[in-house]
Amino acid sequence: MIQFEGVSLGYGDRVVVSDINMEVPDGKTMVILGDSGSGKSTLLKGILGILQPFSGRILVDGENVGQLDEKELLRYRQRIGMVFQEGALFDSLTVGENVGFWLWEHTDWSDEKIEERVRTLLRFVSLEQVIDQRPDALSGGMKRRVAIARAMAPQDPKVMLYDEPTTGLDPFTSRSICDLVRQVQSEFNVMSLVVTHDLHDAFRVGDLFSFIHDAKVILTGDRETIEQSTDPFVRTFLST
Ligand SMILES: Nc1ncnc2c1ncn2[C@@H]1O[C@H](COP(=O)(O)OP(=O)(O)OP(=O)(O)O)[C@@H](O)[C@H]1O
Repeated sequence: MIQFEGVSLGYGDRVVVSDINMEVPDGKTMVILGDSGSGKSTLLKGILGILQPFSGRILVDGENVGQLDEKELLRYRQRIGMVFQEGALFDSLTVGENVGFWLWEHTDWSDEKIEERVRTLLRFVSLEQVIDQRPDALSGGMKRRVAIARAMAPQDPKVMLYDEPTTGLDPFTSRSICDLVRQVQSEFNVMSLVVTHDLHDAFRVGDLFSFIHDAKVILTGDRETIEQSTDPFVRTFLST
């Protein structure tokens, strides 16, 4: 389970989100919705341990992320797959090198073993055939698939974090990426957090939904809870 207990996060002395309380149960996907700049990506940085909470605790499987030292963080992050906005692939590396990058940097695995892992992951995202291509030869949807494969490279993930996985994609491709997010969830029984602006995609991937507004979580619940909410911000969001 991922638990936020009274968490405040921000940069320097600026608080971006405060007193956040929410839980993502095992094997479930939580979608974070809110205005641009409301602090959705900041929550992901808290889970990754990139940002230390000003107050409160973030627990992942009972482990307090804010208390991990450098070495423990490295171990912890191997179980967290992060898919950055736009995929954030290295353009100078091939697809295979992108997916295997972490393994080359952090393990003493042989090239053969790394290639086998890379091929397994690319097969999972249906892209083994582009292993030797460079990212600039790929479509937007293919880049997101590669980014998802790369995020799973260190080991089968326990947690997946997706920052705007479908932004800039056409509806058909967005749908296929949402289906892949679901496939990762069911194959590995991961807990996932998905940040998105797109309500359509949110309902396609999510089991639970959290709305962030004015630095707070104003509503968390399943689809029915969200659709029945009378909160003015949620109503406006649903009607746009
Ligand atoms: N590294 C940083 N240093 C200082 N301020 C930051 C940093 N990253 C983000 N911020 C600020 O924190 C606030 C929240 O940013 P964040 O990226 O979490 O929002 P978001 O809800 O994910 O936005 P978007 O939907 O536009 O991606 C913004 O005002 C942003 O300018």
